Amino acid sequence: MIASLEMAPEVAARFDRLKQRPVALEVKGLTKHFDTPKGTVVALEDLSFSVHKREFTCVIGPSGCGKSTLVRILAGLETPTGGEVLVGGNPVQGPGPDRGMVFQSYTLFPWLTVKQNVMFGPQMSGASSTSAEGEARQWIDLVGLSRFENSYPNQLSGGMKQRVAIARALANQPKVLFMDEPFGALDAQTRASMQAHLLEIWKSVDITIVFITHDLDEAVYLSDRILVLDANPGRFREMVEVPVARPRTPEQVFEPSFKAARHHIDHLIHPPGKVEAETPVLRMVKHDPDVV
Ligand SMILES: Nc1ncnc2c1ncn2[C@@H]1O[C@H](COP(=O)(O)OP(=O)(O)OP(=O)(O)O)[C@@H](O)[C@H]1O
Repeated sequence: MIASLEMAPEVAARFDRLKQRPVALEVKGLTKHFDTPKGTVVALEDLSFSVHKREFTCVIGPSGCGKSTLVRILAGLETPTGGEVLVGGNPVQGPGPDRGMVFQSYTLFPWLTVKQNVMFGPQMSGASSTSAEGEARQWIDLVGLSRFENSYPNQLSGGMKQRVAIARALANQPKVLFMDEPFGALDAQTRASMQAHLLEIWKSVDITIVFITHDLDEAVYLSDRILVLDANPGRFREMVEVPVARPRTPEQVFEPSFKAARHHIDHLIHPPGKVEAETPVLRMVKHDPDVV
């Protein structure tokens, strides 16, 4: 089901154009079971959706809805029990250069400089070191780290490391970039600046992005559409078209369209009346009237 939130005519027109673009990623009837000593866990059940070329899609859902399992299957790191994934019309049968990955934990090679980290992919694909270096420089420049190309990862902040991870993933020129909670370990300020920076990168590069997040505001701020999953088993709940105009700015969080999208998704993930878990009442200290 596709949710239709109220949207301005120019936003609706943008969605019409977006849907006419070719499909970059198609997920068809994806199912994943894990056999455990306690029985079979259905991590994903009959999940289908598609993402258009240069679309920015976020995936969100309650804990355990299968986000990580999904991204591992999309990356070709896990085999589905049923269904298939097509990238640019070709079935995914393992990891491949058509898909880039950025994870929450920094996956840079600590013994290589920024430039060498970014050159690594092109060199593995057969580029000479001169052309890999030239290419790496362009990507490093794009993520704003030219001054740090000879630095090592341990000399960089968390946000800078994630910029290098993005440059490294893009240097392989993938069709689709999968980002699994890439800003989850960053402080709020760095996170906000990385979100804005990612949108700038997305504007300048021909790339389709699928971004996994727990954060509602992040999902609404970044996405064209948001795939909402249910948990236990993980399955399709709704594809939400974000009614917020582009280009996005941090001030849009106060706009009615932003609030409506956020509210809608929050209700899908946390239905009213559903108690998640009882908070245990601990009485470990004596009552103090000044501590309330
Ligand atoms: N290797 C595994 N073996 C057994 N069960 C697994 C395995 N990997 C995931 N699961 C189960 O599959 C379900 C989905 O897990 P997954 O980690 O994909 O969810 P998630 O949405 O990423 O969760 P979270 O938001 O908490 O990180 C969960 O019930 C989990 O316990």
